[in-house]
Amino acid sequence: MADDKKADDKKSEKAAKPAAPTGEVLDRLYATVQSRKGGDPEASYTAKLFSRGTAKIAQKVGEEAVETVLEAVRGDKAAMASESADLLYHLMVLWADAGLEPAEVWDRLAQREGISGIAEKKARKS
Ligand SMILES: N=c1c2ncn([C@@H]3O[C@H](COP(=O)(O)OP(=O)(O)OP(=O)(O)O)[C@@H](O)[C@H]3O)c2ncn1[C@@H]1O[C@H](COP(=O)(O)O)[C@@H](O)[C@H]1O
Repeated sequence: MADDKKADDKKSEKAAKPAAPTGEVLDRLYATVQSRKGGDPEASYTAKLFSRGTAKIAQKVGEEAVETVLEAVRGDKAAMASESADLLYHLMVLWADAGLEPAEVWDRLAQREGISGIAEKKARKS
C-alpha cells in the first residue's frame, strides 16, 4: 500500500514536468522537498538534511554558493549551471526548514520589478 502511494507520488512528480523546464520547476521542487519532511533519511537525501538540522542545511547552502561563484570566476558555464541547481535545491530545503513559502519570495521580487536598485538604495539613505 505504502509502496503504491510512493509509486503514484513519483508518477505525478514526473507527469507535472513540462518539456522545456521553466522557473515553475522551483515550485514543484519545493512541494517535493516539503513532502520529504519526516521521511526516511536512508531513502531520501532531503529527509536526511532535515534530520541533520538548520545549521547543517545552512552550511550546505553556503558551500553550494561558494562552488557556484568559483565556477563563475573560472568561466565554466556548464559547471556553473550544475552548481546553481545544487544551490537552488539546498536553498529550497532551507526555506522549507524555516517554514518560508516560495510565494513570499516571489512576492518580494514582484514588488521590486520596475524599481531601479540604485534609486531604491538612494531612497533608503534619505
Ligand atoms: N535537486 C535535488 C538535488 N540537488 C543536489 N542533490 C543532492 O545533494 C547532495 C550534495 O552532495 P554533497 O557531496 O555536496 O553533500 P553530502 O556529501 O551528502 O553532504 P556533506 O558531506 O556535506 O555532509 C547529493 O547527494 C545530490 O544528489 C539533490 N537531491 C535532491 N534533489 C531534488 O529533490 C528530490 C527529492 O530527493 P530525495 O529527497 O533524495 O528523494 C529529487 O527528486 C530532486 O528533484
